[in-house]
Amino acid sequence: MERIHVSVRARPLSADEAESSPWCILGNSISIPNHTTKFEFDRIFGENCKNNEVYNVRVQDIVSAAIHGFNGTVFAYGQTNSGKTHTMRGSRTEPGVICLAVRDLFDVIQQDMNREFLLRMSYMEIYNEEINDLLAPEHRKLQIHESVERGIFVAGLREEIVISAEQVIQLMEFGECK
Ligand SMILES: Nc1ncnc2c1ncn2[C@@H]1O[C@H](COP(=O)(O)OP(=O)(O)OP(=O)(O)O)[C@@H](O)[C@H]1O
Repeated sequence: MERIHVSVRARPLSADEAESSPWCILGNSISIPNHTTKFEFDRIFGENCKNNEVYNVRVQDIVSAAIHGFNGTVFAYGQTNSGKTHTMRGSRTEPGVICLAVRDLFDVIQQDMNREFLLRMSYMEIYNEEINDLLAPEHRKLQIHESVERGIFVAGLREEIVISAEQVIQLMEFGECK
């Protein structure tokens, strides 16, 4: 199985965008009609798809693997206004993949009677090439280091021990208010 998957998520277009966009989605490829330009992806989620579907199809396996000891990363990349926050953070009416992942994570580990888990959470931003700790607003301009024991890490980043999905979501809200 490939280690890196690249998915595209199309969001609903405004009337202006729909008029000017030349792109056409067919299956898992995007192309310009009557043109040779064509890009293929592992998966394309159409504009009617919900965060739940993105989570179930693309993210759940990564969370599940993490519980079994594999490192995993999910990140959203795209131009401004393309739907990164909608997908990752979501809203009260439609939680994003981070909330869905956190809930799933706690559900799964609570059912596992044979192991103990210790979960720690960090939350940081990279803004104007500076790393700021969103859980400890006084920790600004942090540095990236590398060591044999820890691999690549951000020195001085706060790590909170977390015991419930609600606690993680509250900490995220705290970080976003700063
Ligand atoms: N799949 C979707 N379905 C419905 N509305 C969406 C979808 N994706 C994004 N939107 C809406 O489009 C707008 C832009 O989305 P969003 O704020 O998530 O973009 P962004 O990539 O995070 O932008 P920025 O980089 O500027 O922060 C928002 O109003 C959002 O609610």
